[in-house]
Amino acid sequence: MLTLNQIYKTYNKGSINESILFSGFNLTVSEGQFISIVGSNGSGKSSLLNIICGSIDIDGGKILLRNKDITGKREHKRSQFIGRVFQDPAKGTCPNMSILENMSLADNKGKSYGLSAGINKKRTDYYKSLLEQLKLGLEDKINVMVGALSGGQRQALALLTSTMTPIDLLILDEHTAALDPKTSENIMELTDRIVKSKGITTLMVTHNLRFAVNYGNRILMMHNGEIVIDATDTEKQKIGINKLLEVFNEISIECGN
Ligand SMILES: Nc1ncnc2c1ncn2[C@@H]1O[C@H](COP(=O)(O)OP(=O)(O)OP(=O)(O)O)[C@@H](O)[C@H]1O
Repeated sequence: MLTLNQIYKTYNKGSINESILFSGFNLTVSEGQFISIVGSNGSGKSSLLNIICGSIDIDGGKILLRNKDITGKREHKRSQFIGRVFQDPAKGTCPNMSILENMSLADNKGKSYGLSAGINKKRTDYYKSLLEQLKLGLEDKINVMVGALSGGQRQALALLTSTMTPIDLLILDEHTAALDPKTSENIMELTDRIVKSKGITTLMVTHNLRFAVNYGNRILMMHNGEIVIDATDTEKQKIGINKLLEVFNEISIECGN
């Protein structure tokens, strides 16, 4: 459903700081796959997500999503069918708007009319029913400004808003990394529930090897712009955290981390 074909990306081309990251990078993702992506610092994980979302340009190659060539599509166009949750809880939602307004905005994504158009009683009840599923009591705070919520509550809301309209792909960019261990665990469980219940094809970058092994049905380990481990669900259970950690340590030492 997602194909990255012969991707080339060099940062600061032609300058003294030129850095070649991807040289003919390929990746094929099947419908419904939930992929964990791990790797050393600077291995290209964020760049890969940015390339898929259109946040950075590529020098060569093609990106196909559901057999459509999206290579030339701008980021805001792709955001209509690619949901994204960032590491920073402040990024995925609007702090100066209420929970209700944030949900209405997400609900009307890509539509031309204003955000208040969709907020009637029936829609509000629907948003409340979605919030109830988070089990955080946010359904009783719909008029609270999102900036006043905790990081975990904001990430839960970001997960909800990014998946409330039909999307082709969900991108999770270290979305639990800024949270305390317990909240991060809760958000990971919530993520798993949402992804499984909707069957959304998902790419999750994480530094948490346990999450990478325990969640999702495929794991990729990246190093220097290449995939060094690509394991399916059963393979990754066999490999286990210890082996992954061993490989991870080897590549991290190699790049001086
Ligand atoms: N905007 C940029 N300009 C120049 N170089 C960049 C830029 N963004 C990333 N890079 C370089 O590309 C390489 C890959 O970076 P990237 O952020 O994609 O890695 P990462 O695997 O996400 O790392 P981390 O785990 O530290 O977040 C690094 O060498 C980085 O310095």
